[in-house]
Amino acid sequence: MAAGKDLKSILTKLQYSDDAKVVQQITAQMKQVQARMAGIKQKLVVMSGKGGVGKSMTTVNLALAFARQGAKVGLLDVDLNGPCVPRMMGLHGQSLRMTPEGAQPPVGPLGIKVASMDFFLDDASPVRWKGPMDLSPVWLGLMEMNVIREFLADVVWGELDYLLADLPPGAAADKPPVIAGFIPDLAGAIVVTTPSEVASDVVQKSVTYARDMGIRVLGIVENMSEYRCPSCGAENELFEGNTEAMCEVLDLPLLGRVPFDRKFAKTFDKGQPLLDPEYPTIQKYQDIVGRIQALLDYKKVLAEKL
Ligand SMILES: Nc1ncnc2c1ncn2[C@@H]1O[C@H](COP(=O)(O)OP(=O)(O)OP(=O)(O)O)[C@@H](O)[C@H]1O
Repeated sequence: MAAGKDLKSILTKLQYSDDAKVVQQITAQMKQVQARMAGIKQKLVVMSGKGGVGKSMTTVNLALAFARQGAKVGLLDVDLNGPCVPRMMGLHGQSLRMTPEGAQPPVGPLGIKVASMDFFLDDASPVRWKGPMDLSPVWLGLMEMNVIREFLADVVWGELDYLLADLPPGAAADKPPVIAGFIPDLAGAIVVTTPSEVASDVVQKSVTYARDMGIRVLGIVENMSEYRCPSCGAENELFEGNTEAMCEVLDLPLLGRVPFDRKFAKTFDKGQPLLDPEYPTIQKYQDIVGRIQALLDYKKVLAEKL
């Protein structure tokens, strides 16, 4: 992919002619991804069961919270059909810089490096399969996985304390964990949900799939817990749903609760990320990051003792 930066040039490189070639190609891609990510201390993925629960909003704000603590941070947006991290970070329209060493990500607020599938998509048109429709799901799945691996194999991150990856929503609950599996030495996964989603079993399925794949789920972030009134700052309940009970069943910590905050939607959706460290909703993300760090440190201490 280093030679070209458009989706078509990635696709023409992919071969499906025989099994041996496919395995060879995947092994080479995975080795390359490992080399590219060797300078990253902690790699985290952010997943959700359904779409639209605020997974990207959470990923972006966790990245900003880590960076606010002085960490070197990278943000990876791995969604072919709805990449929105660049827009939220005020980087829409920017691109990876192609160099002989690989693709260099642009730098956003607080020095965060951002790599997104959005940088390969020309306009708002979705990625479509133009062959027989009955083959569409199979081919799209195959193509998506391969494009993502190829993309990961080319981005130059350099030295980072944290990389946060925003995974596509789990239309099939196994998709995010499979993509998470492309990232070597993953420190853990954070699952985002809303109280209204808790009633469905989509979140539980995603957690189970992730665990089956050996991914350590660090905890749950409940988004849109309450509604924060923009004029008086009062917080009121928005949906019914018991995230705490679900966390207990899944034996996971509730990392934090974030209110629905209109100021957040207005600023981030317009590409003007809110950065005020004193702002109450931003402080909620700082607390969540503190809990994630404690969990990661605990894991390190345990590993050192064993
Ligand atoms: N806490 C919040 N307060 C206000 N608006 C929010 C909050 N969280 C998310 N939103 C808004 O909800 C919409 C969906 O959020 P987001 O894109 O983060 O969801 P998502 O789970 O990543 O969706 P998908 O997986 O489908 O890409 C956006 O317009 C976003 O600004």
